[in-house]
Amino acid sequence: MLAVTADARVAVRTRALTKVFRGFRAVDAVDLEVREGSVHALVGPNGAGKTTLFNLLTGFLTPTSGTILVFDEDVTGQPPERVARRGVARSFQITSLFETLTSREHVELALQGLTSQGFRFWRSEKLLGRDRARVEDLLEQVGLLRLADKPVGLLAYGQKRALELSLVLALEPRLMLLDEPTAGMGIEDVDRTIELIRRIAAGRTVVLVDHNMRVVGSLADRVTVLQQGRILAEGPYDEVRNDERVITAYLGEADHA
Ligand SMILES: Nc1ncnc2c1ncn2[C@@H]1O[C@H](COP(=O)(O)OP(=O)(O)OP(=O)(O)O)[C@@H](O)[C@H]1O
Repeated sequence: MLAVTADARVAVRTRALTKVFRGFRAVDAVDLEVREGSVHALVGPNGAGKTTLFNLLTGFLTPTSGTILVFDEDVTGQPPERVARRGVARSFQITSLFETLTSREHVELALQGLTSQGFRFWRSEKLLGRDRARVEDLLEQVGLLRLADKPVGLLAYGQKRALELSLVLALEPRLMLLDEPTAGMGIEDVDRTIELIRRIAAGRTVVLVDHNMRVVGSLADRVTVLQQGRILAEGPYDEVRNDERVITAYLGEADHA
């Protein structure tokens, strides 16, 4: 995390961003500002519109109206691959790994996907050596180097989620969007993942959705609370969590659980 100053550059800015599904406003006139170098959390009760907002920011959904600027460039309506070229990478809520491939093979595939040629059959030894070092560096960063050659199906759940983070990192993103990176984890894995995200967030901007308030409180410089598609509150974690409206929104969710 970098120190965030008032004049920090803006990584993401949305204006009146709206997504309507058959008359239902899942994201409703959202003005979001994510400062460059910050970790910015999106929280809110189930169905608040967090994932829809993620999908809009990354081009997986087209907004009904409003605009999205990423690093000062208007990416509104652009497809995911164009948004990705602006240095944006995301993780998904659901794990999407191949059980029979190893971690090493996953990272190799992610790196190959980065080159314009896609898969390359003829490669110099020097290039192969450099790629191997990069693969191992990525696996080391997420603590999986010693398990590099194990089929993913044999890894523990927390290790699979760490591998997914390495696949996001392989894209060398300036902006990383992490959708519930600790979902389904036990306390130890959550703590490890907090440390991991802290490390990989250095020098980048991170937008994070997580229901675990310990994760949000440990990592986020700023928090935006969504409710019914709208921004309910925004600010540093300690301010937001004591906000009466936020407490009421969460209590309301507990009532309906
Ligand atoms: N493709 C879709 N078609 C119709 N409605 C949708 C679609 N995607 C999401 N919604 C609705 O939009 C609302 C917001 O959903 P979204 O998944 O963005 O919420 P969320 O805040 O991410 O929730 P959760 O915390 O449960 O993941 C929900 O009411 C959902 O049912």
